[in-house]
Amino acid sequence: MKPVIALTKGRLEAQFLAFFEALGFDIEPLTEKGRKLRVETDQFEFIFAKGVDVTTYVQYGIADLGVVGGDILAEFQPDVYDLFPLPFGQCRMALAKEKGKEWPEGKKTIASKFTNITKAYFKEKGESVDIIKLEGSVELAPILNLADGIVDIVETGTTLKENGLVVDQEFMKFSARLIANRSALKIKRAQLRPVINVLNQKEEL
Ligand SMILES: Nc1ncnc2c1ncn2[C@@H]1O[C@H](COP(=O)(O)OP(=O)(O)OP(=O)(O)O)[C@@H](O)[C@H]1O
Ligand SMILES: O=P(O)(O)OC[C@H]1O[C@H](OP(=O)(O)OP(=O)(O)O)[C@H](O)[C@@H]1O
Repeated sequence: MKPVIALTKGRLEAQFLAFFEALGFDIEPLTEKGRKLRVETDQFEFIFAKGVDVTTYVQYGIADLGVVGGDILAEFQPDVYDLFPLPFGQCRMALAKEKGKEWPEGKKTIASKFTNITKAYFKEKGESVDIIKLEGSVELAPILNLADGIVDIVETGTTLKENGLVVDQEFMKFSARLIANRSALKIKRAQLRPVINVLNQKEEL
C-alpha cells in the first residue's frame, strides 16, 4: 500500500504543491484533480480535507501523514505525532481591536474561531473573558459591536487594516506542519522514513 498523505485544502494545498514540486515531485495529478478529494500518484495516495479533519484522518490512521496549520494543532490538540514545521503557511495569532478605541473597563468580549487558544491566552494573563465563537470573517465582530476585540490569524495585516482594526498583541507564530499517525510511524517506518526525510529537506529525492 502506498503511503497516504492528507492535505489541508485551499491555501495550504496551493503552498504545499509548490513546495512538493520544488522537491522534484510530479504534481500534475494533483493540479489536474478537479473536484476529486482522493488522488493517487506513482508513489502516494493524497486525500484533501479541511485542516481539522486532516488531523482526524491522521489520528485514526486513515492517513499516515498530514499537512496542517500549527494553529489547528494548538487549537484542537489532536492525538497525532507532530513531526516538524514546513517552510510555508507562516502566520501569527493576534489579539486585535478597533483602531483608536480603548478596551472596556470590565470584562472583554472576544470573538474568535480559535476559542481554546483565546481561553488559554486570557487565562495566562489572569483575565476573565467572554468568548463568542465565529466560523470566519471574524474581523466583522468588533465593527458590528458583537465583540470588543478578536483573536485571529494575521499574515499580511491587510484584513485587519481594511476593516479598521489594529493588533493589540501578537502572541503565537505558526507555519504548516507535517504530522503523522503515531502507530504508522512505528509500523510503516521503513516506508515512511524516506518521504519524511525528503519533506524535511534532509534527503534528496
Ligand atoms: N492569511 C493567512 N495567511 C497565511 N496562512 C494562513 C492564513 N489564514 C490561514 N492560514 C493558515 O492556513 C491554514 C488553512 O487556512 P484556510 O484559510 O485555507 O482555511 P480556513 O480559513 O482555516 O478554513 P476554511 O476552509 O473554512 O476557509 C490555517 O490553518 C492556517 O494555518
Ligand atoms: O493578515 P492577512 O494577510 O489579511 O490574513 C488574515 C486573514 O486570513 C484569514 O482569513 P481567511 O482568508 O482564511 O478567511 P476566513 O475569515 O473566512 O477564515 C484570517 O482569518 C484573517 O481573516
